[in-house]
Amino acid sequence: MEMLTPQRGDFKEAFNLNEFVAGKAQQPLPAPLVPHEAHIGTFVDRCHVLCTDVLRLLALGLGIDEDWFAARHERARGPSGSVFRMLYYPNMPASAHDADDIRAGAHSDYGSVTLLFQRPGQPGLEILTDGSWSPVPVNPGNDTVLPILVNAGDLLSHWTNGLLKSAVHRVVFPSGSAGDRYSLAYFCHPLDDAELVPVPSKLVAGHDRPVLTAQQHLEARLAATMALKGA
Ligand SMILES: O=C(O)CCC(=O)C(=O)O
Ligand SMILES: [Fe+2]
Repeated sequence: MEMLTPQRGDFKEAFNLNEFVAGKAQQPLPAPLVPHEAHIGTFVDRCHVLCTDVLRLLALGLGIDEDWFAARHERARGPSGSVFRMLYYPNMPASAHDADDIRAGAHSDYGSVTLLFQRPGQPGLEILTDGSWSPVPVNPGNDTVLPILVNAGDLLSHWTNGLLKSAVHRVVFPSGSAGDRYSLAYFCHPLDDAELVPVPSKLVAGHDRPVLTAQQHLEARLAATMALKGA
């Protein structure tokens, strides 16, 4: 969806689930997911709680009320653009793709924070730092419980006037035989009608960006991507 390499498609399949209401998906589910609806709903709920915990920590770091961001993400108070995505990148032998081909083109996510879940033995995610790409280790601590990657998104960057930077990332074919890759992403967004007013922190100086609602911000990002794709 956020593909920024429009000349080539990404070698991936993705299934997006919009917000659940009272534990129920608000869209038809593919048959294999139907028996797991309640389980997925619980998982998404937990992802959202974790994101609001992260947002509380960020608020503390910025010296503002702990709930300043979290209150604007309270799902009980209305709809939001939060999305849970399941990704599948099919196995491809190195001979079947060009050096330029990519599993997911370089992009940043649109929302406030994203949680990313990878599986052991399925590398490929890379993050752009100071102009160069670095692999994100799948299991850096060799733990039985895998780490969850937390990325700041474009909305949080806009909201903090660029203080928090949205992470530019991509998924490449690992060298040699790629194998299948499965990942999960939870894109957390504020309530649609949350106004992205200046964050009242001394660290967020001179917020001069237009005050959009979260929904307007998302629509602007989607429109920008569509324009790029159509280019
Ligand atoms: O598969 C991954 O690890 C990354 C997916 C991703 O960045 C996205 O869907 O926005
Ligand atoms: Fe992403």
